Amino acid sequence: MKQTILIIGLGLIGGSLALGLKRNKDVSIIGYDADSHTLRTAKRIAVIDEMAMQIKDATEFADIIIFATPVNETIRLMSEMSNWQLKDQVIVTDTGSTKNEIMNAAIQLKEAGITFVGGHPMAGSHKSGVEAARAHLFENAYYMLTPFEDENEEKVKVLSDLLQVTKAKIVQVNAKEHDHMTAVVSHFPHLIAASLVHQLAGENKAFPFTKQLAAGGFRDLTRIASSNPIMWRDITVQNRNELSNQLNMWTNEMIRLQNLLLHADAEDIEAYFSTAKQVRDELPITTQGAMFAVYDLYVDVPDYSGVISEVIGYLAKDNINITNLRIVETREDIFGILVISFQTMDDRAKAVTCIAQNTTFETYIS
Ligand SMILES: NC(=O)C1=CN([C@@H]2O[C@H](COP(=O)(O)OP(=O)(O)OC[C@H]3O[C@@H](n4cnc5c(N)ncnc54)[C@H](O)[C@@H]3O)[C@@H](O)[C@H]2O)C=CC1
Ligand SMILES: O=C(O)C(=O)Cc1ccc(O)cc1
Repeated sequence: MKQTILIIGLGLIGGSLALGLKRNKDVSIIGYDADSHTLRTAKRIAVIDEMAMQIKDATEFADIIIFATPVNETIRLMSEMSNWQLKDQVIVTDTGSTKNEIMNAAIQLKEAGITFVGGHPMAGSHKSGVEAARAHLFENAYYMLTPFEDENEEKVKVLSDLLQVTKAKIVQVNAKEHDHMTAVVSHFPHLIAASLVHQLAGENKAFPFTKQLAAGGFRDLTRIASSNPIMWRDITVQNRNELSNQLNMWTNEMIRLQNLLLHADAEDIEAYFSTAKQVRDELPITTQGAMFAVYDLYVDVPDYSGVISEVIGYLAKDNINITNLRIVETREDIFGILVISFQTMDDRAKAVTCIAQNTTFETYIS
């Protein structure tokens, strides 16, 4: 039987889920977004099957409702659900980056007999908006579900079965533990990225040339600082306590580093970097999900006209798809570094071979 899914919030994640879920021909997607331009775009580019002009127009038809809105907005909308007309068997879920406060808000829904299973796909990007949505965004990425401990397993299974088509790895975790772990690997790094950019902005006032020097390393470390500030405002507010704990640990680590810097000998400093390198090198291979910037290839191109189309031409001839292209200027007197993004690691490896066969340009992966 055809399932009707209502997705509320049609940005990067809501749009990508819509596209991913549509691989299953037995689902029909109704979309709603508070921004009417986004809503119309989602329909025009066939991210959704139908538009709801208001949420209340669609809730009575939905077997599954997915909130893909910034997390504070999700909580606000959840508090309005008692006024919505819902199917008896409806399953409600979300995609928010935080889970504890959302599951606390879901207690009210549970008391009203509405099934809510928290969700969080660990894939995304610094990009936002429906135009950035991709059907394959969640492939091989962890997709965490945070059902209440006593939740009806059948309902959780219905939701996991539905999500299987996205090819995500679905796992169940406790909401509080979720917020602790994501603080470590996602939310706190975001604060560090933003703070590094602030530090550069400050330094740049006295030394305006500094910004020009911000090359690969700085860009890699701070890419996520380009994400949607509203989304990160909400995440930070909801995960304040875990973030504050992470900040205390970071401050202690910085004090340890300062001691090392001022008092340690060169060998101990090397050991500090060696240990970090070992742990970093042993991280599991990045999943395809968070891939927009992962499969970047840097090409050191000389300064002559037509060089970019030349490189792209070689790739096209070998049928290697590219998803993005940009120039990073590292020095004023050279043309710069061409950064080409690929959808898969395999495409990038093929591009390395292709460029080596056709040019003398150096390529490297950050
Ligand atoms: N961007 C990422 O990489 C990831 C984000 N998430 C979570 O997914 C959720 C959505 O994030 P994105 O899609 O990246 O954000 P986005 O900014 O691309 O999209 C959010 C959409 O929600 C809409 N919206 C805001 N308030 C609304 C309301 N009251 N009713 C209907 N629509 C409303 C906005 O107009 C926008 O189109 C957030 O909770 C975020 O924490 C989860 C995993 C990854
Ligand atoms: O851009 C990146 O690398 C990300 O890490 C994206 C991301 C942002 C928020 C999440 O809750 C999960 C993933």
